[in-house]
Amino acid sequence: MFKEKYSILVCNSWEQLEISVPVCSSLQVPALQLHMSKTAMRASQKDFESALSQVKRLKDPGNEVKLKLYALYKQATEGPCNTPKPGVFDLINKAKWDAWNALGSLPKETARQNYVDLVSGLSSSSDSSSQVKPEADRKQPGYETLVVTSEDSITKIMMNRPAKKNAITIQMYNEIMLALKAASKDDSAITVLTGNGDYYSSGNDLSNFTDIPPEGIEEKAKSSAILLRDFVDCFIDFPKPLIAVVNGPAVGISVTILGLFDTVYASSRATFHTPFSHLGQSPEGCSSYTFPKIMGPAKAAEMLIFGKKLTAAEACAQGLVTEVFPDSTFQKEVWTRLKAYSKLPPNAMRISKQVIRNREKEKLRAINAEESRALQERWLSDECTNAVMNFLTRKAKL
Ligand SMILES: CCCCC/C=C/CC(=O)SCCNC(=O)CCNC(=O)[C@H](O)C(C)(C)COP(=O)(O)OP(=O)(O)OC[C@H]1O[C@@H](n2cnc3c(N)ncnc32)[C@H](O)[C@@H]1OP(=O)(O)O
Repeated sequence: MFKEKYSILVCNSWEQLEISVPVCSSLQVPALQLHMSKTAMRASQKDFESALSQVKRLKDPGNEVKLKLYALYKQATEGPCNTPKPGVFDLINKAKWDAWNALGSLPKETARQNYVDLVSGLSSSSDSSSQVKPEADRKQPGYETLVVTSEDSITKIMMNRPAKKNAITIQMYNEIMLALKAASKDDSAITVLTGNGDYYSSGNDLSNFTDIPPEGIEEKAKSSAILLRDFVDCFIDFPKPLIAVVNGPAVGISVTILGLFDTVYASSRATFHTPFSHLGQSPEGCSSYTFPKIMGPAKAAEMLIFGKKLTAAEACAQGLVTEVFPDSTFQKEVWTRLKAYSKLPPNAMRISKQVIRNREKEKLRAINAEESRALQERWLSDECTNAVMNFLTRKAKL
């Protein structure tokens, strides 16, 4: 709905039409080139009055459309612009004056009809947008391991292998990179990564190591290190606010990359576990740098070297998690919060993120490359091979 002030003013004093975001003095209101058919010329006073009351029931159409409506209303009721031009610092009144003045000598009847047409167009688009489609229909095509949706200015990337605890396969690494690249260019304000089912993610799918190409194990380790580096770089470079909605336990790489997110919300059921030594491996996701920075070297060592599992409350106390919500209200509370944040000016949020993060980017890329090289060697070690075989033959779990 229009803001209260706006809907009242629609009927009464259009002089005071409120525009809720700053309007630049150079705002150009495009010349109105509304279609005028023979029928269009027949808008009666009754049609006009009905459009005036209809406008109050519409969703806020944005400042540009409000200005068009304002200008047409003034032209239809008073004729061509007849008031002195407001001063250059009177931004809102100047934008309104410009919009009205841009209509020149458009006849009152035509302005009235154009107003009716504009409101009718807005009503039909608002009717269709108010029908909420089920998530299955809103889901973006082209992903097999993810469900990607965009609405309310939020792109949600949901890992979708609940039966495998959202373990990340080679295909899922590639799809997450694709989804992040698309989200960086779409018109959403914020991007969310979450998991479907009881886990956020159990980390790298350990069967990724079983698919050895004819070139041999060294080649497998090399291509995996490249994939890992590219995957983590996508998080380092992501330009918009990136939020993790950690719906359940998180393991391995799904934990380490949290240090590259802007905000991490966790369910009280979530745990954070990086059992690298147990697996004969070493830290990735830039955690060798971000974790000591976030929680101090002693606490980071307990996690990254000794594999200490943190509860959500502990991870929050150490600064890895922004806020913990009770599991029973987790989804409701988090999405209400995120919907409110997504309405903030997107460019300001993007620039703020860049100001916070940009100076570290080169360093993070170098750290990522170094961690990936170390892992490339680790994957060829007996310690790692044995640990993976033990899991795959079900001799060991975390
Ligand atoms: C390109 C390469 C990049 C590499 C980057 C490196 C990253 C490092 C890491 O991420 S290290 C972390 C690796 N992850 C693990 O070690 C977790 C292994 N999984 C477990 O220990 C357990 O499955 C569990 C504790 C996560 C959950 O135990 P639970 O008993 O609740 O459930 P199940 O074990 O029965 O799991 C259900 C099915 O899911 C399969 N599965 C779960 N996690 C993984 C995984 N990481 N890799 C492969 N498969 C996984 C599990 O095997 C079950 O499958 P099944 O039903 O077919 O038996």
